[in-house]
Formats: sequence, structure tokens, C-alpha cells
Amino acid sequence: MAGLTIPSATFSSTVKSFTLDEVTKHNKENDLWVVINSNVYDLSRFAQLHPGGKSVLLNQSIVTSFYRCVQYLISLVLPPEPQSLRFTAGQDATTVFYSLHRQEVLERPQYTRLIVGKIQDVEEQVTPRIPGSLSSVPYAEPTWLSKEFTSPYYTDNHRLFQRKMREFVDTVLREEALKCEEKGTRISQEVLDKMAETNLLAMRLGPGLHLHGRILLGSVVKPDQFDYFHELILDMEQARLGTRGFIDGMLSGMVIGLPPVFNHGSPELKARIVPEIMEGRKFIALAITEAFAGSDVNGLQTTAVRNGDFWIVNGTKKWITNGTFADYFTVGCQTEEGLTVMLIERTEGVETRPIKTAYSSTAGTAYVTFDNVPVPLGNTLGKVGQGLSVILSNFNHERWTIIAMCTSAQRVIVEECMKWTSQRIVAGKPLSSQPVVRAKLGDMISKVEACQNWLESITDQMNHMSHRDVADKLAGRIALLKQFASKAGREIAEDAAQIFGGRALTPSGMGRLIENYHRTSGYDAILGGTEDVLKDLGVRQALKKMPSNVRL
Ligand code: HEM
Repeated sequence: MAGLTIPSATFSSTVKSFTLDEVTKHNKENDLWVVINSNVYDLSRFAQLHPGGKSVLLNQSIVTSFYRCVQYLISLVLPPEPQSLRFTAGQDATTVFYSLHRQEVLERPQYTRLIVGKIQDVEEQVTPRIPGSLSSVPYAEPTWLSKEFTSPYYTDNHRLFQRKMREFVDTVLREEALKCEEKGTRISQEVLDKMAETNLLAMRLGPGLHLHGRILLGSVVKPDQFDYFHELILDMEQARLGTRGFIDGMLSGMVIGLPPVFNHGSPELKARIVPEIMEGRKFIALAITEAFAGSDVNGLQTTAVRNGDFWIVNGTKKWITNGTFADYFTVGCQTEEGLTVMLIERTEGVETRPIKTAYSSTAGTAYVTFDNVPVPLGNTLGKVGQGLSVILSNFNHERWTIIAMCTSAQRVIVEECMKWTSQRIVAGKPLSSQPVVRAKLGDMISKVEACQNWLESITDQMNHMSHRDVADKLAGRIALLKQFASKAGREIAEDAAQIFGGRALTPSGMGRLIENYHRTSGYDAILGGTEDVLKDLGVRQALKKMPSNVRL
């Protein structure tokens, strides 16, 4: 057997080269080899531990049945070993493997160790995606990242930024995301440090002065060059992880809780807390919603009463993202003068309890209670009694980031469905040969493309407008797009679950991304404003601008 050096993503040492005939001899229970994607695996010992059971590794596939029948006829003349009548073992199991497992199974170190060689002169049938690379599946990437298409919005710098972001997501975040999503644990300080090192946390807050003096993603983009398309790319790349709880656990609380501080806090307060938060050493959450009031911020019941140089705060907050581990809370309170926002530090009288939600507790969703908590008057954000404008000032940005992540998550689902419907064989034909399945794919693709194109158009406007103009001219459009995108997401999730069947119901295995999205797509329809409220807001904003001098 000749030695062969294979430069591969999974192993790089000198590996042995075999013929298929040689592999066929290893077809017994304790001497069990299979070929998957031109690699030869020795499963002799692993068969006992195989999560799918030992018997399936020994069972006949249809192809091997035929092959064995021929063997059987020959055996009438020359008897084979009795066991070899029912082997998958000793065969090329590529097709059956990919119909039952995701590629990532083969990439786990404990399984790459099972490789004993490669089949001579045989090309890989499946090319695993290299971390950081683009997908070649149609509609798996937005048009601007698809070969041979152009875009009026993105520059070479955006393209470079996208490449680096995807690399970061694939190599630094992906493993952590899977682990935290499954175990419900909070993001590790080690990964947070890496995010802070690249200033990813600061970039999540959008373009602005807070980026000045910072080195962004290893100097890929200069702080004053960073625009809303860079931020869009960042959000969309992160959302490709397909782990909804972890996406929020990656400090979404900061994205919505910190802007009121640096837009409305005193210079001393900002100097004290903003750097440590943007560097991932301390954590902040936005605490507005209550069991008593959600979108209706005027109905909040948490109170703040003045006492000397302090507010004394009493009340409760519910559904607070990152609340279980937050050091600071940006809180809406009722005062004598009206709604007022203030920064409350985790101190005596502040308690947080995890709330069990439909997504992973890695997001740190909390119920927060304030019991006679003294808050320095200097922690007031904006003017006393004008809390509504402080809260509203960040809503458009929050909603826009939700749209970006929701659209990107949908695209991942489209990619999953394109792959699955092409590889899944039912009654001898791929699923995609069914018109009803193609109709679902058509709906999904149309929806995600509509969201992407509308979103890019709004993002372009944001790049050319002041904050005030965004509030005046884009609030309604952002609201309408958010409800459209989240509804599209929920419909896509439903269609994808129908396509994947039972696989869409288990959080691990082939349909794990579909299961996660199907379970959590409703979050985008509620967080940052429910669909009905936003649709109404969008129309009300439009009606406000109806000229009085028009008639049919
Ligand atoms: C290198 C070889 C293999 C490895 C490392 C492996 C590993 C695994 C793992 C980790 C699972 C759990 C589910 C998942 O994480 O996707 C699984 C399930 C399964 N495996 Fe394998 N497997 C191998 C080969 C095969 C082959 C050749 C067959 C062919 C019959 C097979 C049949 C199954 C079945 C039927 C299940 C259960 C699937 C389900 O629950 O939907 N496996 N395998």
C-alpha cells in the first residue's frame, strides 16, 4: 500500500491509501470499515458506541442488497462467509451517511481519529465548507456576495470586512455558540475578551464617536469609515450561527442598554462605565418592560422617589435580556415629573431571577426586582420626566438590528432547505422533485430576498441621514419592515419544519438549525415591538404625512 499525503481540513498526516476491494474485506462485526467521502474509517470499536446503534452499520443498503444478491448467487457455487450477507460494513457509505448526519459530525476530533486512510484516486464527493468561506448554494448568500452580481451599496472595504467577520464567527464564536446554546450557560469571558479585542462589542453599537481611537477587527476598517453597512454585515454574520439564545446572550443587552447612557448620561457617568462595558468586563441590560406594561411604556409601575441626592426605586421588570448577569440596568421609572430613565447598579435591593423561556437560558433572561434601591441623582439619563424620548431614541436602531439578524437567520434556513431537498431521496427521487416542495422553496427565497433588498435600501438611507431624520422619516418604514421580516421568518420556519419533518423537532442532528429557528423565530416578532403594534405605527407615521391637498 503506497503512502499518500493529503492536505485536508480534517487531517494532515501521511495517510494510507486503499482500494475499495481492500476495504470490502473489513466487513465483520469486529473488523468494520466504511468509506465516507473517500476517507476510510475503522469503526470496529466505535460500532458499540455509535449513537445510531451497531446494527445499522451492519445492515444492507439497497445498493449493497443488490450487490450481495449477486454475491449470493455466486455463493451457490462458492459459499461466502455467512456474516458478509448483511454488511453495510466494508462499503462506500457516503450517501447513507449524509442522509443521516450533518457534515459537522465528521469534523469532531473524536471521529477524525477513526480515519485510517483514503481510497486511491477517488475525488471527494462532498466538499465541506472551509471556515470563513462563502456558500456556493444558490440564495445562501445575499446577491452582493454571490458570484457575478454587483451592488450599488457595498465597497471593497465592506467585502474585506465581511470576510474577516465570517472568519471570526466560524473560528471564534461557532463552537462557543453551540456549547452555550445547548447547556444554557453564559458566554465565556475568554470569548468575550476576543470580541472586545477586535472591538466587536463597540461596533455593535453602530457608527459614531465611541469608535474613535479603537482598532476595528485588526484595522480592517477605520473608525470614521465604519458605516451602517459595516454594522449590517456584522449583525448578519453573527446571526448565521443559528443559535438564537446565544445571539442574545452575546450581549444584546448592551446593544439596547448602553446607548441611552452614552447619549444621555453625564460625562462622569460615561467615563466611569462605558469603557468597561465596551471592553466586555461589565454587563448592562435594558430594563423597561414589566409584567404590568410592555410596549405601553407609559403604563410602567416601577417608581423612583426623590430623597436628598438619591432616587429610591421600587418595582419589578420582566423579560430582561442578559439580566441574570448584568452589573447595570438602564431602567424606566415613574417619577412625580413623569417617566424618567436612570442607570441602576447591581447593589443591595436589586435581585435577578432567571425566567425560563422558549430559547436557551444562555441569553440570561431575567425577572428583576428593585426593593428600596438608592440611585444617585447623577445616574439620571436625560431630563427628568422625559424618559419616553430617551427610550424611543434607540428603538429604530434596535429594530433595524433585529431585522438584520432575522433576515440572515432566514437565509441560513433557505440554505438548509436547498441542501436537504436536494440530498434527501424519497421513493427514489430527491425531495426537490416534488412541485409542492419547490413551491415552498419559492416562497422562502422570495421572502428572504424581499427583506434583504428593503433592508439594504433603508440602511443606505440611514447612512445619509441624521439621527433626527431617521426618527422622523424612517421610523415608520423600519417598523413596517420589522413586522414584515418577522412574519416572513415565522412562515419560513413553518415551511422548513414541514420539509424536514421529524428532524425539525430535535435540537441535535440533521434538522438542528430548523428546530432552533422554528422554536425561536417568534422572538423577532415580539422583541423590540410586536408585529401588530409596529404595523400600526408604520401606517400611522405615513398617515401623519398625508398631504391635505390630494384627492382621487
Ligand atoms: C464515521 C462514521 C460515523 C460516525 C462518526 C457516526 C456518528 C453518529 C452520531 C454522532 C450520531 C448522533 C446523531 C448526530 O449527531 O447526527 C449518529 C446517528 C446515526 N447514525 Fe451514525 N455515524 C457514522 C456512520 C454511520 C453509518 C455508515 C450509518 C449507516 C447506516 C449510520 C447510521 C446512523 C443512524 C441511523 C443514526 C440515527 C439517526 C437519527 O437519530 O436520525 N452512521 N451517528
